[in-house]
Amino acid sequence: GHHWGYGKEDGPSSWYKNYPVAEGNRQSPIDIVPNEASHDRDLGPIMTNYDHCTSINISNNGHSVVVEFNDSDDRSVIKGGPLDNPYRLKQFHFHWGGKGHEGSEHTVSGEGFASELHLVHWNAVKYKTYGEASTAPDGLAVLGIFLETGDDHRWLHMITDVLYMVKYKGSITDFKGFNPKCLLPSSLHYWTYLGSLTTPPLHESVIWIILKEPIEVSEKQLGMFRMLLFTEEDDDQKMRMENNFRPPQPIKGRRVRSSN
Ligand SMILES: CCN[C@H]1CN(CCOC)S(=O)(=O)c2sc(S(N)(=O)=O)cc21
Ligand SMILES: [Zn+2]
Repeated sequence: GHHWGYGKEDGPSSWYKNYPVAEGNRQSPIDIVPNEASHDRDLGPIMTNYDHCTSINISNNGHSVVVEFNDSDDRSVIKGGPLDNPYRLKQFHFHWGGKGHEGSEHTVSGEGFASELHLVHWNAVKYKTYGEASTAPDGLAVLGIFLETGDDHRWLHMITDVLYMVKYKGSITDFKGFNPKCLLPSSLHYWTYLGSLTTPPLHESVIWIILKEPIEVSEKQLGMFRMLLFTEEDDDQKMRMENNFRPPQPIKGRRVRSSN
């Protein structure tokens, strides 16, 4: 595919050249304005059952750090809320900023957070493969969780402690038995809207579910993400992986609904 990144030349403002859908009608992320969100009484709670989830590995794909799951059956799904079917957990990854400034993709009333966790799920009821789902209008459901700096997150250590193993683009290591339930905040109240992938290929295939309550992580833990590199081991340029976030995109008349 085409090379893209988060730099001056290859960053979000240039993605439209190779991915014209970047200027589409349901692009993500967006700025969420809570008092403009419509409260939908028939929008039920979301349910996640990650108990039998099976993480497989953790890797650096040159854009983020990704934990992949075995999605060969319905052992780890998200359902309810705006979803007509259960959606299978495929991977989760993060977006974050540079030292001391914002790094989330979605913003709330113009405010960003230090980081944003994306748990990516796909509609295996309607679509045979992940690839097929990733291009369908109701193919993916991404659960977004804001990370704000504060106390140490006791479970995020399981991830930050192994990041040194995936410092370089293209590195991958075993990462079994991690249950992402430990990364969820106490409240599952959410906003939801129809959007897209926030990276190329920017497919308009995502039902976004953004939790209102952030989780707290320490500055030290966030700093561990920033020791990752965008570049490969044999690359003499050591480009620190940070600010790997797309800024908010035009809402284009879309409705954001609120659980309550
Ligand atoms: C670096 C590439 N990122 C993407 C890779 N995939 C798309 C292609 O797959 C067939 S994906 O579906 O895993 C997702 S979800 C996602 S976000 N930030 O919107 O949650 C980005 C991507
Ligand atoms: Zn993401």
